[in-house]
Amino acid sequence: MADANLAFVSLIVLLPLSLLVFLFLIVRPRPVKVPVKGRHVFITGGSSGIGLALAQRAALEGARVSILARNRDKLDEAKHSIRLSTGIDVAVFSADVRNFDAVEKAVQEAGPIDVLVCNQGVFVPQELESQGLEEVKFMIDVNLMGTFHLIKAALPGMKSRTDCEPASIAIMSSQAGQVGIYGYTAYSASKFGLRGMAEALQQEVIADNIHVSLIFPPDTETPGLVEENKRRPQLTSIIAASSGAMKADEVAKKALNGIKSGTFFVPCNFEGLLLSIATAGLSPQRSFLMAFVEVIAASILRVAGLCFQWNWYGSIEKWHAQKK
Ligand SMILES: NC(=O)C1=CN([C@@H]2O[C@H](COP(=O)(O)OP(=O)(O)OC[C@H]3O[C@@H](n4cnc5c(N)ncnc54)[C@H](OP(=O)(O)O)[C@@H]3O)[C@@H](O)[C@H]2O)C=CC1
Ligand SMILES: CCCCCCCCCCCCCCCC(=O)[C@@H](N)CO
Repeated sequence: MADANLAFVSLIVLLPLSLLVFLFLIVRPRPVKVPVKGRHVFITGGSSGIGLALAQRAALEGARVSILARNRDKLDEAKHSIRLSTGIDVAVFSADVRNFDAVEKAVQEAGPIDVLVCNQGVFVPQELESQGLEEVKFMIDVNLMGTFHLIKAALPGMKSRTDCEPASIAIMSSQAGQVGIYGYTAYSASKFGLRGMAEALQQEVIADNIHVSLIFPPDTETPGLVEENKRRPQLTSIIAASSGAMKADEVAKKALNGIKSGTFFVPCNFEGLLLSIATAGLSPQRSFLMAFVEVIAASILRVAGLCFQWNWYGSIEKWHAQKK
């Protein structure tokens, strides 16, 4: 009897406890806090949607904010609306992220960056078979190459900052950058690409006290989504609805908290949290508690993931059957 009790206690209590202690000792990189107050936060795509909401929040938290986008009028409008709601002035830069020289010029004019938020993004969903290659290239160029341009341009200044405080490079991905979704062949490819970039980059810049965050929003109510909805395949909407929709400001809040706490994977809603745990793979994890949850939940979330695939392939089958 006593033996059985002992075996029970060691299984239920000691095993998880030793796993916790083990994870506490080994998780790398170590946890970090990235302050934004009084620091220079540079946000691309800051004239609309999630980027605009982020600029507003960063300004309210006392950051010096710069925003970059292409359209001058939209930038001025954003500057005006941020001044109206917060009383604070942000600096605006007009450039296309596809043009490295223009990006470099804007970054130099703006001055050394503490928190770089690569948020610009374009999304034109369509079946690959009917989508033109110029649209495929457009998404890869703006979402993936544009982010390379920004980081290449900002890194020298970020590395030579003098305040010794932790700095951050935050990259706006999407839940469609964690799982492939119908209609998003090019978009998902551009966003999955950002993950590989972010994982490799974190190893490269850790010695410079620069911390990478990858943000994974679900559908978010923005001017971009309104445009997207005009031509979204029905199946894209059905599958994306598995994760519901958020308001831009809610996503901005999650994103800013993730950046400030140095979190590598930043999910934005409950489904996103499950998705991040299910797709953790070999990504860095700073929190030993989250690492513990990842280890314990891995197999059951694989089952949940397979159930989602069952449901999605069911919708696809039904849609084809109706078409006939
Ligand atoms: N809304 C959603 O459902 C979701 C969005 N995301 C991601 O969040 C990010 C922001 O999305 P959202 O707020 O909806 O987008 P919006 O379309 O509302 O805004 C996009 C912003 O990016 C700027 N931008 C676009 N192309 C370029 C370019 N070539 N160079 C510089 N700036 C550019 C736009 O300004 P301008 O056109 O003047 O250049 C604008 O400021 C994107 O990366 C998107 O992929 C992720 C998941 C869901
Ligand atoms: C194992 C547990 C799984 C949990 C649920 C998974 C649900 C996945 C849904 C993915 C939705 C993707 C929306 C992309 C939105 C976007 O990026 C566009 N609007 C363009 O901006």
